[in-house]
Amino acid sequence: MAAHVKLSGKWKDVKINPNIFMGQDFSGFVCMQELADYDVIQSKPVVKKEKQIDEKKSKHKEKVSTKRGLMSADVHEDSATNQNLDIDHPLKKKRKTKHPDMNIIQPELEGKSDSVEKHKDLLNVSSKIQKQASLKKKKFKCDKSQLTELTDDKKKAHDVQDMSAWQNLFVPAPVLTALAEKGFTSPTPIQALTLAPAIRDRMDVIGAAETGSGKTLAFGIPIIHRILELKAQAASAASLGLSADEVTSDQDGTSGLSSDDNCSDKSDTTDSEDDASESEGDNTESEDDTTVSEENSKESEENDTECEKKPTTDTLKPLYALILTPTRELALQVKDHLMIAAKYTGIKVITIVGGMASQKQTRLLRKCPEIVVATPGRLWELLQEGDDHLSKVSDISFLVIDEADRMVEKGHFQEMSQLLDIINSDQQRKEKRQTFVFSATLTFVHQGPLRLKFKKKSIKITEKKKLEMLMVQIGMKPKPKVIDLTRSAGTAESLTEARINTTVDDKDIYLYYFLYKYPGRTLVFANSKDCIRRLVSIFNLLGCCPLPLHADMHQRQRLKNLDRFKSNSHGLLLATDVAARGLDIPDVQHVIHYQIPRTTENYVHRSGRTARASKEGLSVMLVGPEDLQYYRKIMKNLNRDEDLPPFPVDKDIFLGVKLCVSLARNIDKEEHSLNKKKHENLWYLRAAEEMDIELDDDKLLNYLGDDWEQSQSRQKLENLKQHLKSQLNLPIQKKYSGKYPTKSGKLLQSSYYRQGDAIERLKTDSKEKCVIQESNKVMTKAKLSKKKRNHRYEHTEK
Ligand SMILES: Nc1ncnc2c1ncn2[C@@H]1O[C@H](COP(=O)(O)OP(=O)(O)OP(=O)(O)O)[C@@H](O)[C@H]1O
Repeated sequence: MAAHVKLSGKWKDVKINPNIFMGQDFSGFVCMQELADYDVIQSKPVVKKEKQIDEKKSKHKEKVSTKRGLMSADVHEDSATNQNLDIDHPLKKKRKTKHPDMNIIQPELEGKSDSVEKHKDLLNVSSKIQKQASLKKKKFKCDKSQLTELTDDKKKAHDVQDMSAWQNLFVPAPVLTALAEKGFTSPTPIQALTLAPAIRDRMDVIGAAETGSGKTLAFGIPIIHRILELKAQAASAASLGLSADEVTSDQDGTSGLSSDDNCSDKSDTTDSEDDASESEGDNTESEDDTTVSEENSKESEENDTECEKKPTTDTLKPLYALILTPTRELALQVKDHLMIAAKYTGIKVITIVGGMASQKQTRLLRKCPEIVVATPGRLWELLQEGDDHLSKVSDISFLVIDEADRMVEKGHFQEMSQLLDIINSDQQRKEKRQTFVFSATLTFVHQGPLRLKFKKKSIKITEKKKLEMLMVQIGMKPKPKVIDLTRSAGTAESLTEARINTTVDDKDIYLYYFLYKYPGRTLVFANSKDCIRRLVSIFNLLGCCPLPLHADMHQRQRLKNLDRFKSNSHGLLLATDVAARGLDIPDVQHVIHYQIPRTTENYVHRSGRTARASKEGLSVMLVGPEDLQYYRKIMKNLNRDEDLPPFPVDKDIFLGVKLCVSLARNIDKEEHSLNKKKHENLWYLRAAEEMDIELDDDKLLNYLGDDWEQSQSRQKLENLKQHLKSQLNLPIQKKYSGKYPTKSGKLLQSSYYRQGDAIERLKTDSKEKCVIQESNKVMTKAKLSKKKRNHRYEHTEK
């Protein structure tokens, strides 16, 4: 507290609306208190106080801008001399792409003389934006000096980061600040190769790189860069006295925008944009049910008030970018990633996805966000309803199709081709637009089913043909930049893969064994919702607290489960392929394919939920007899000459957990059949009631027994549960000791059962196997030479 203020009252907590912090750099800020009663011993003029703060700030800004100035000077120099990234990039030298003929459709990069000017503009914009942000901060009635200190500290921390690896990639200064804050000190390979052609040369980009390699920012940063540029141009045109219409049509060709901005609510509807085989139910969710939707509701609250104010100029604001993703969760995640990068730019990003109240989304759209991330179903719906902001989709400056191979799959998204028709309807705008198409399996070409191979008219799809088809479908410009960093193995480099051969019946036991022995955040994939439901029930009984995720669940619950999974380092998520693509859940250690995916692409994407951002991860396939053909197909399509290594299983523990699993399965079976019978009876009773028919108990569809029989079966179920509980409480040695003798006949040391690292265990096992193989070889060699010697000896004796 300042020395000239004498305290005569008490500090009181100040209630603040958390929305005021949105988009502001206040992390580290703990609480706000006010002191209403105090005596001033020696008053200082307020102007002087503010002057001091301003001086402090300007000194800091000088420091920051000198540093940034140096960096951007480097950028200019390099862009002027036009270092051709495609040829000279060290990453390219180190890493040979799988497709050397890719250059056929890659034009040479040309330096652009105006790049220096553009970047000067950008720096101006960034400093303007920072000024605006600091002005905004002043609006809050709080201890300004305290806040300045906090933000200054943070900025100092950013300046300490060495961000030189981003040089020459044209990353705008405010984005660089946000990246530094996030600790992203260098670009990932796909980012390093995409940014220059996308930003400097404004090329369309087709990008393929392994899962978890940072593709989101590879398209996100160029979009943010260009939006800042367009906004700067608009601002300078406005300062020259041009009208808003002239400005927008000058810069982006946006025109004919309706200013009808009424606040009428639109009804919520169902959608089915996710995995094609899964139809989804919609829900009417409350605003603050999950952390993710909480964020949405915060946005919408803010927008409610905004909406009442109805800023008419907002409706004239262009929609700059549209990003389409196959799932709702992915759309929300892409929005989050972009918001992190755009933190200091003032650019707004919103999501338009199914399963969430469309009224809120309509309200958010009224704020005219620069970027919309959407799933096709809901986007189409709101477009059909005539949303003003969305009606600008044919004027967008950027179109991104994330997970593009999935998005344009035949018959997958009905709305996709209609959407593309509208987006591409204006030929002039289409030519000006920049399009990004990304996926980990974009350039992935493999043989179709054998029966198609021998069909007369079957066309052999090459990688080039696949991309050309994609370009036509999406409406890309003729010569896009194609960046393919995928390995021929398909999966991420840091991924360890293994298999467990099993019978269908034993899959549950192997899964429980794995979860028991290797706790850690684990994502289990199955092919159907029914399978997920059964597994959830069994693993709940086994005390594993599984979280389901499939397309039949309410969106609210889906997001809740995802959040819970993210926050539990030992979490277990049981999911269908709705979670296979794009989800960036931090530190998933294991992916288990309880059922083998039907396509190789799905295997790559499912496995890609672990081993992200160069971290290690393990993928294990449980291969039953019915899975064998799919397993072989995946191995063939991924050019694997050898089978995946078998995951080592300690038979003793396996036997120890077997009893628990079979008890849980029995309980589940009993409960399931009882519930099914009850459900059928209820349905029958209701139908009878509707027809005014009275039914006796013995006339129901399923006879559940008399009262005594029913209490007996309840008791039986209860006993089974008690038995399972006592088994689960036993240490693993005791579970099998006596009943299941070990191979050696000895009771093994407890350390043997220590829960541990699955990848380490697999590696040790393969090393041990190598050593055994080597020693076997040596022994056979020794035996052979001994035999030879004996033979020679016998020969000479003769
Ligand atoms: N330059 C960077 N430095 C460090 N981490 C980064 C960088 N860029 C992105 N990341 C992080 O890498 C992770 C993966 O990024 P992202 O989700 O964009 O991958 P992706 O390639 O789109 O994966 P998928 O193919 O599965 O969709 C994210 O957690 C992201 O925050």
